[in-house]
Amino acid sequence: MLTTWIEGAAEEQLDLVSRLAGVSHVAAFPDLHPGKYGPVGSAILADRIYPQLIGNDIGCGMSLFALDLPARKLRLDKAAQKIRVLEEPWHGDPGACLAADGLPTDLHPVALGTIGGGNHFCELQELDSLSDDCLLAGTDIRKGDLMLLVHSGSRSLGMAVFGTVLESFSGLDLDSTVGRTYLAAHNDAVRWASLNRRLIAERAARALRSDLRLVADAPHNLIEEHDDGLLHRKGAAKADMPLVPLAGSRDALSYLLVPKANRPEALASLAHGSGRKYDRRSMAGRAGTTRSDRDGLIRTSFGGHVICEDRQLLIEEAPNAYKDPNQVLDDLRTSDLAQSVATLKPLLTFKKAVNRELAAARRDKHGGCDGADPSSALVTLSGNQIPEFTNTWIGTVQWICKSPFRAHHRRQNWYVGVFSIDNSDLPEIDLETSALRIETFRSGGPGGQHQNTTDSGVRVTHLPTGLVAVSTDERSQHRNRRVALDRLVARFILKREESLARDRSAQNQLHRRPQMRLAAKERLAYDALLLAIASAFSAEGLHETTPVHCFGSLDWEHWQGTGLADDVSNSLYTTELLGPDGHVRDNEVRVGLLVSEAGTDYPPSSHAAEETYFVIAGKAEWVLEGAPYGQDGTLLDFDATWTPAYEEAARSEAGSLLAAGNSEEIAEAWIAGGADFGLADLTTELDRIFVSKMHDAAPLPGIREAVDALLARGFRLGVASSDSEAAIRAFLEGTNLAPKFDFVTGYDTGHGPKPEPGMVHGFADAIGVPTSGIAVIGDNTHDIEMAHAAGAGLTIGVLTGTSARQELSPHADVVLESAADLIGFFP
Ligand SMILES: Nc1nc2c(ncn2[C@@H]2O[C@H](COP(=O)(O)O)[C@@H](O)[C@H]2O)c(=O)[nH]1
Ligand SMILES: [Mn+2]
Repeated sequence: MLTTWIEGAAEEQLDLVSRLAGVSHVAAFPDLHPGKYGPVGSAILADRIYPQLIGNDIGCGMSLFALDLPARKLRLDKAAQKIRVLEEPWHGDPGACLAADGLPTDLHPVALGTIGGGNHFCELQELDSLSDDCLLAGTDIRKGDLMLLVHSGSRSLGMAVFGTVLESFSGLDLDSTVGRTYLAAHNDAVRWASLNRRLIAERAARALRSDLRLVADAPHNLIEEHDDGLLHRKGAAKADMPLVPLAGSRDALSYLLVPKANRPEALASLAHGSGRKYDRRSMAGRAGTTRSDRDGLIRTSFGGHVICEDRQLLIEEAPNAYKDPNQVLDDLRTSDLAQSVATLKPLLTFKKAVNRELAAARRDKHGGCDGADPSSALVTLSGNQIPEFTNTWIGTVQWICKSPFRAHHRRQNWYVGVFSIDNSDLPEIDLETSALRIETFRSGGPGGQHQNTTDSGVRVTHLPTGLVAVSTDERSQHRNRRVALDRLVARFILKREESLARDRSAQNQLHRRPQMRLAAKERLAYDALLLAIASAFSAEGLHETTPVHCFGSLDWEHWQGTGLADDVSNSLYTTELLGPDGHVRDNEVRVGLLVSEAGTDYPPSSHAAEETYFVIAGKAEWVLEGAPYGQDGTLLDFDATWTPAYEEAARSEAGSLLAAGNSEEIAEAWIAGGADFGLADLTTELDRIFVSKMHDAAPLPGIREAVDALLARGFRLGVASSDSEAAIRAFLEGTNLAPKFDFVTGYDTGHGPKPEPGMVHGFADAIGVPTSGIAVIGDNTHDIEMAHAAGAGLTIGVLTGTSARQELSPHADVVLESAADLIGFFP
């Protein structure tokens, strides 16, 4: 007996379908709901083809992939930006992908790799629980793994195929030309849709810098030829496979099911989702009716994010449009159709591509790229003097250029990590064993005369890891096999080296080409000076200026195009602070910084004083009317000028890294900005400085009283901070507050960084309460996001840090002036 509510109109549709000519059997699942031509959530066996029962989204399905990135390492806010790569068209090689999947190389390449609209989505999920490890043996998935669930179909290809048989309401004979033609095109669309889901997942995984493995691929809109007839599945998952995903909604758990094969009347099918409770049109008054409700459409109760610029779609696809997936699952279980082996928690749901220009503008703003640029490349060198050559490149190379991938980006400095791999140190891969699946497919070699005439393309899959390499470069299958195997080895090496490189980054030396030998302190000083100049010009009203905070991101470039010899221009670095091309816009003057390497000789030149130079750091020799004289950097008193400028910069939006970042993140940013340190050294040094300052730090007024009052009311207290644990303890001990706190966690304690939920979970575990019993008090959105991600019961923003009320109030339940006001808040 089903407990899930089924709409009467769906039952009527089911009844009508069961009475169609040639229909011998129908099965319906608890996600059943009315569709355009027939009920969604049903499987129908007939002796002829009914294209309407499938509709235009032929091959739509759910594919689940495991990422090799644990959830605890995920920065949700960063991932949310990265996954927006799916807003863009895919720039891969459709011909090679289609050919590798045995499809014609020109089969609808245009929409490949994209999700489409409706309720199609790509969702980043966390494997929340696993109920039966034995049933998952071989999948190598574990609790805490990140997964991608992709729901998409054959896009406009399916529409075109359906368009050819739109009027065939009485069914098509399988032996007729039109029937055979439709079924062949339909089968291609089903394979195309499955490939498309894989490409979408690969794009998302690549943006997140992870590899991925397919766990389950279950189409739910398709026709299959079976011995006893043509099996039509409409919104019913193909279940004659080991694992089938059951989608919930963006604000509910999804499940991974193991189908049971003992109910033949289920027609080897299963529910594929929770099914609609309300149709799209009737959602208008049911979601997004108030402002806070609308804001809530892009957040989930799991602390997840929804990325979808289409407000209408957000409402039509609101979680309350769907039935309760848990109830659907219960019905499947009690009907002995399937068993759930894993629950999947939604973290990030990406829906529907948006306006391309908007997407491009946002991508440039966030410095993102479209995913088409290679993240790594393996170059094989042969010949003499290889060590001499490689030694000049190994390290971090600064590349000064306009990026071809970020056409609108002002930045001219890009960094590439270069390391060498010794050929004699290849990973152990046994290329001769059954660990490899080698498939051939039709493909022409270069030149194209032999296009599609021989099975010359080769696809090699390394079964234990799922790594794949393809070659269609050569005309001969034999040579393509060699190339594909070489590429497979290269993929192994890259995978291994990428993870080694992460470990190595601690010791990484920074080489740059050309080298910019500015100490970190000076570089920061220049950036702070920019802010000072910007505010001075604005305050004086000298010019119409538009200050832009750009802490740590000045674009330094060589002074080129001025007729200077290369060696001179290569030892000069300039950045325009104020001017037509500056960070602060002004059309009348240019103010910039010029740094010259020690010993640079600038050729004699003279002109009227439309340019004036002041030496602000270091020492310069000038020639005035033939007589040399020295000038020190005495124009500005370094400490008096820059220390207040640093302070102001640190308090401004530009200083949010200092306020919310941990020592490692600050060190990373400074190294990227030119600090000549190893990551580990700079992090240790910053920790040392911060701890030393903490001994003398004083609590805010009223904090001691608030702490005592909260303790008296039975609260237990903890500190979760992006400082190091040692710095927090130094502060608590220095202020005699230490005995009052049951728990202390810093960025280095092992609970992960903010806004990940680990710190709140750690506190909840330490004091033995659920996270819903925890109130998080924080001074920036990272704190509040962490609280949401952990499912904390209450979030309280305070204004004593770097964030203003308008930044905190959209996220926090309450905003107080200071934590001292907690006394009044918890009377
Ligand atoms: N995990 C998510 N599941 C979702 C989301 N939106 C819808 N759904 C589920 O997917 C199926 C798809 O149904 P179909 O008939 O269009 O194939 C639906 O029944 C819902 O249960 C989401 O954002 N995340
Ligand atoms: Mn679907």
